[in-house]
Amino acid sequence: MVYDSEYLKEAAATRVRVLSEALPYVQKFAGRTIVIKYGGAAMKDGSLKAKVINDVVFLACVGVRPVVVHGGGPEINNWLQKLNIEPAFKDGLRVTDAATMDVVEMVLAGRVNKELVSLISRAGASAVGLCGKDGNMIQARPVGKEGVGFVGEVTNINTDLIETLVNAGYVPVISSVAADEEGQAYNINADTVAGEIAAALQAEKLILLTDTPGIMYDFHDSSSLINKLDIQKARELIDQGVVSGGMIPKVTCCVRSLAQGVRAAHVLDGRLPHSLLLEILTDEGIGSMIVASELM
Ligand SMILES: Nc1ncnc2c1ncn2[C@@H]1O[C@H](COP(=O)(O)OP(=O)(O)O)[C@@H](O)[C@H]1O
Ligand SMILES: CC(=O)N[C@@H](CCC(=O)OP(=O)(O)O)C(=O)O
Repeated sequence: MVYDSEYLKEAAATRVRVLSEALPYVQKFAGRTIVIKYGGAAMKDGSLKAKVINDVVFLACVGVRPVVVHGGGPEINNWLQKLNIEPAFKDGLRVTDAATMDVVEMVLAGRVNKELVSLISRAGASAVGLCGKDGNMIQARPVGKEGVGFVGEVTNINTDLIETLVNAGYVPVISSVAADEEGQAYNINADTVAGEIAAALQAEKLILLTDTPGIMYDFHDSSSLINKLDIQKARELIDQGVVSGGMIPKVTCCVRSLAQGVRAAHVLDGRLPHSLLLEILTDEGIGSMIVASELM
């Protein structure tokens, strides 16, 4: 009776097409590690957050090994302001004095991390929340820039804990707070941490979810989206100033991770519902993909 309608027939056919299109990708990526960086503006909207979480759980349920690295810059700003501390940035890095470091750690390793863990658990997968200090996972040192305080850079990633958790069926959810050998905490850009973790895990993909359609020639014009580029082109775009501001650490960490063996790095629009599934499990993909030059 229902199938008398041509419209419903077509709708059913589309759904079947999309579902069957996913099969080769599920087969390709099952057992492979995909590092997903989630943060910034893409994390502000509650209903979008639920969709990102659902996608992560979907991937885990079909046998992909997702590792989530998160930021939470806007949430840190909110809490600093509640405490009458004015957020300050230098060259895109948060100026992190001792009081700010305390807030960064409480917000990222506490609130934001545990909220994501709880959402993933409620959506049906088991997640474990960590920061770089857990299991000595991320070793850090000062980033070496004047006037930014306790901003760190990664000196080493120990993947033992991440691999143990993933092998046991957990989704690791990692915040970008780490410590040096003396236990001093450092605030590290979350894109940078995601790139280093993807490289250390030799991940199949690094996916950065953000608040633009991808890398664009003119970031006010979404029709100028660059679908696919190689490492050399990515470096040129930074040198030419086409990639600027917050996109610089993203493209830089993509390039660094690819140079260390990650197979593909993506910049996707986290505001687009289910962008993760669209990228990973459909023929067209979305956003911008950066690959090593020999794979272009
Ligand atoms: N070439 C470019 N293509 C796309 N976005 C760009 C480009 N150059 C600069 N940007 C800027 O980078 C921003 C993304 O960086 P950022 O705001 O730090 O993201 P997030 O908060 O998700 O980490 C975009 O919103 C855009 O304003
Ligand atoms: C050094 C530095 O700037 N650290 C970032 C860490 C969080 C982050 O990167 O969050 P988003 O991904 O949401 O921007 C910060 O304090 O905001």
